[in-house]
Amino acid sequence: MATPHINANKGDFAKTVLMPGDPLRAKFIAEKFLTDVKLVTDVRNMFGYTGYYNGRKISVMGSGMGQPSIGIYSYELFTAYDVENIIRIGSAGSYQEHVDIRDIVLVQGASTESDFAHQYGLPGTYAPLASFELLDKAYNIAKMNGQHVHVGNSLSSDVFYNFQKDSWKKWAELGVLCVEMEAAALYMNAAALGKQALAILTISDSLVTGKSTTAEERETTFTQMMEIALEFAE
Ligand SMILES: O=P(O)(O)O[C@H]1O[C@H](CO)[C@@H](O)[C@H]1O
Ligand SMILES: O=c1cc[nH]c(=O)[nH]1
Repeated sequence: MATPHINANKGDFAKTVLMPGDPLRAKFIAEKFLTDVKLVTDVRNMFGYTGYYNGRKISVMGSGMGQPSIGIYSYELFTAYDVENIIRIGSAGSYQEHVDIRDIVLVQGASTESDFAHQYGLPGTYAPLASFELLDKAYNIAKMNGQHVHVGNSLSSDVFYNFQKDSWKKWAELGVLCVEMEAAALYMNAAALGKQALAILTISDSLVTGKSTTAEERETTFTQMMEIALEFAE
């Protein structure tokens, strides 16, 4: 049964869905890493694929940019397609000198200035967290692969071009490692629905040093992030 934003049939998705922001990145991953691949949804060109990695089933689908977008897709995958785990794989900007370009960040906590949590009517501030089970497994895989990995707090921002140029430094003072735009909403949907989520990020640029990766480098480091994420195939 289709949802407003996904035209797949029940059973078309694996238990675990990898979610890059870019639907063309989802297509690239499916074509490069998976076998027996099937396009299962294409509403709004937000492509979703299911295939096999080393004989184990896994899906990959774009989330779009920003918390409202991943909020919609992750909600529909969790509630209508029996998806249990969503692993966001994306790029991020570093807020710390020791978090260099090409490093991997596993998002343990997702701070945000978004109002996504307003819907829960909480009498305080919610702390969106990764699934410890997914985080623990991802960390061990990254270490085993000899990858340069950090674990900690990340900012899920609603603003890519911030009018206040130095506002990121306030988050940096509190130890926040980097910025991206989706993890907090994903973590909140997972928590509210009793599901599991993790964001695995590759640092594409640094707000501290001004360094950025080339397109070619992004391709290589992206592969390293995928080596972790694909191990979650069931
Ligand atoms: O690389 P992706 O997954 O798209 O993630 C990052 O890149 C986009 C901004 O350019 C935002 O979606 C941000 O979270
Ligand atoms: O600076 C950056 C880099 C990637 N993604 C973001 O949201 N910000």
